[in-house]
Amino acid sequence: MTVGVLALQGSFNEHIAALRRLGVQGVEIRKADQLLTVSSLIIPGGESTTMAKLAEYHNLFPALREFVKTGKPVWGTCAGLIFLADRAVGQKEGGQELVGGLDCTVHRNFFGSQLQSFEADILVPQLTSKEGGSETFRGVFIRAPAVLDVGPDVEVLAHYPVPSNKVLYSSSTVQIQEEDALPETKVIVAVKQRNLLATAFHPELTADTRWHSYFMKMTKEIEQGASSSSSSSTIVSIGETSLGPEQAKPDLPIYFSN
Ligand SMILES: NC(=O)CC[C@H](N)C(=O)O
Repeated sequence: MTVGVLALQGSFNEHIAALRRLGVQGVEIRKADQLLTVSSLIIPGGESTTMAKLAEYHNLFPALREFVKTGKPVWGTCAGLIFLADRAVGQKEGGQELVGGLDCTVHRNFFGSQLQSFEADILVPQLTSKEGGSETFRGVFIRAPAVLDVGPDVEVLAHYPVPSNKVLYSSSTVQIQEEDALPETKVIVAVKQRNLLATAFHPELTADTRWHSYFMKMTKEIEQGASSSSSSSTIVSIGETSLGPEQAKPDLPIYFSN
C-alpha cells in the first residue's frame, strides 16, 4: 500500500518517516499525475497560504479535488485540515483556494500566533479503541487551526478543552461546567467524514504512530469496501452548524493562551 504525501511545503518528510516506522512506504507528491499512483494521501502541516499558492502554481487543485471525490482516503494535518475544509475563516487578505470535501468551517489560526503554539495531552477515545495504548495523545499545536462547526456527516474524534474566558468565538462549541472550576469550551481538533480524516495538531512530530496506523486501517477498510463506521457514526455537532453570510467573521486570534 503506497501512501502519497503532498510534498510542496511543510512536514512531509516527518509523515514519510512516521509511515516508515510502520513499514509503510510514503511517496512525495508534487504533480497531479503522481496522484494516480497512490491509494491514499496525506496533506501535511505547514503554512496553508503558501501551500495553496504552490498547489495553484502546479495546477494541483483539480486533481486533489478529484482524489477526494473518488473516495480515496485523505488525511490533513493542521494546514492539511485547512486544505480539506469546505469553509475557512481567518484567511489572509484575498483568501486562499481550498480543496474542500470536509463539511466543516475551520479557523486558520484559532489558537493564535506561532508564539502561542503549545503541546497538550488530548483525550482520543476513538483512536484508543482502534489502536489501544494511552487514552490520551500528545497534541502538538503549532499556530494551529480549529474546527468551528461540522456538518451532520462529520464525526468528531477529539476536543481540546479551553477555559471559556479565553475563547472569543464559539459557534459550535459546548460549555462544560464543573463544580468550582471555570467553565470550559470544548474546541474540535480532530474529525472524520467518510474517506477524510483531519487533525488540527501534528502527530507526525511525535513518536506515537497511532494516528498513522489509524489512517492505514481506515484506508484498508475503504479499499475493502467495508468502511462506513464513520457514515453511520454518531455526530457530535453542538450549536450552530454554519456561519451565515451576515455573521461577522472574527479576525485572528480568537483564542488567547495568556
Ligand atoms: N502548523 C500548521 O500547519 C499551521 C497552519 C497555519 N495556521 C496555516 O494557516 O497555514
